[in-house]
Amino acid sequence: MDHFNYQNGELYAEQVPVATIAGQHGTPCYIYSRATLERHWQAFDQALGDHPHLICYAVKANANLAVLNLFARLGSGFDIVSQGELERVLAAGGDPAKVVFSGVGKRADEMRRALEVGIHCFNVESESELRRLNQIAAELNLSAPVSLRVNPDVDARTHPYISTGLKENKFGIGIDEAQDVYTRAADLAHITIVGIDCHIGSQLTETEPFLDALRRVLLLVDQLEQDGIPIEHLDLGGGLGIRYHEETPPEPGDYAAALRELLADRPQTILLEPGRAIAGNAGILVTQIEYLKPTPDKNFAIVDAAMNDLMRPALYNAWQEIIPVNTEPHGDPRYYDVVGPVCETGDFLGKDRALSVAEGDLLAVRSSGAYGFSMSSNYNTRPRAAEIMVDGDQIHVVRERESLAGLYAGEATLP
Ligand SMILES: Cc1ncc(COP(=O)(O)O)c(C=O)c1O
Ligand SMILES: N[C@@H](CCCC[NH3+])C(=O)O
Repeated sequence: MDHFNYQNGELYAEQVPVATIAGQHGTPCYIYSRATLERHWQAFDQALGDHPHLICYAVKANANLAVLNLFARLGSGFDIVSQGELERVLAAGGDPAKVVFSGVGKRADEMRRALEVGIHCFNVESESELRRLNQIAAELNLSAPVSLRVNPDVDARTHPYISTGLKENKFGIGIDEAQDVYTRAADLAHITIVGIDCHIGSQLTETEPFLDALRRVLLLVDQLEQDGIPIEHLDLGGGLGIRYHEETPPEPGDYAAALRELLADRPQTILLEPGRAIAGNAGILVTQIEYLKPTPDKNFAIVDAAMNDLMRPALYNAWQEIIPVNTEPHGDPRYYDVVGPVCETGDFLGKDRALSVAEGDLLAVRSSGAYGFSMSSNYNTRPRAAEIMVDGDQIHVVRERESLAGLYAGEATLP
């Protein structure tokens, strides 16, 4: 469920016609719904009910300050993977004490900053990282709160590029080695073990892989308890999928109920790191058709958004629904490849889409609120699109379209 719906054949974002926003702010642009974002965050929060928990929204999915600020106001935690994301959380009014820091390649300066602001936990992904963190915490005369991210070797049954919990993936510490690494971590003077962490992949559409991973994690928690290493929190990562096409992922409530059944009456606080399931269906990408190009083999609808704006189709061959902003038929219905102006054959937003459209029409790519703008680039020296947040009948520009001059600011020619 989202807040992008048709009224009398016109697509609306909450109470505002999408065409009005495109007219005022140009295309391509991202449009987010405040009500959808908040409702999805609350669905996770309520799903865990009275079990002690913290929802740590995965900043990478959509890192716009206005989005982060909405969640900060709801009391959210945040999952970050870089100092850049940490600075965004702080700038948006997020509480550093509710931040978990994931990622396989944390730099020394990133660790230092995170220690200084007092984050909740480092999700440590290797023994080298653990030793570096201990060293930096020693220099600051602090103790670093740590979870080890364990790799449970579970098949998430998702796209191979976004599967993270198989032993051949770069993520985490193999679950069979984790007990020994925890024992060595417990001996480090500037490390405080607080939890255990596991994230097996993204866009999961079944509950079973999450449960498989959790069963393995709970066995380890019991072993650690016996070794005298108590675990205060279980971070079960993110990864719950959304419906892009015909997928039928579990609702947050059903997913959380299944987790809670396995957890029974364990006392640990539960952390979740959802990204896509909160932001994905809270956003659309709006684009205008520049040209229709029929050829003997294919019909192309050439639009003003491209793979630099929305990378998922090019990167994962991902399918996202493309709908007209105005449903009144324009032109003969035909099958179109919806493509952008970038000089790559992989630059498409959708293939073989039945559309009845004319040049100048607006299209919306649904489910673009997560991994849309956040993965966009300036390839082909294209400015990144504006981001707009709709709140009821209000339109807020939460990031302006980049200026062309800004695209080469900071570059220099040789003297
Ligand atoms: C460590 C970690 N946490 C959370 C997420 C968020 O995942 P999703 O957007 O699938 O919920 C990711 C991305 O897959 C991740 O790598
Ligand atoms: N960027 C990916 C998901 C990556 C998840 C981050 N670990 C996507 O669009 O589906």
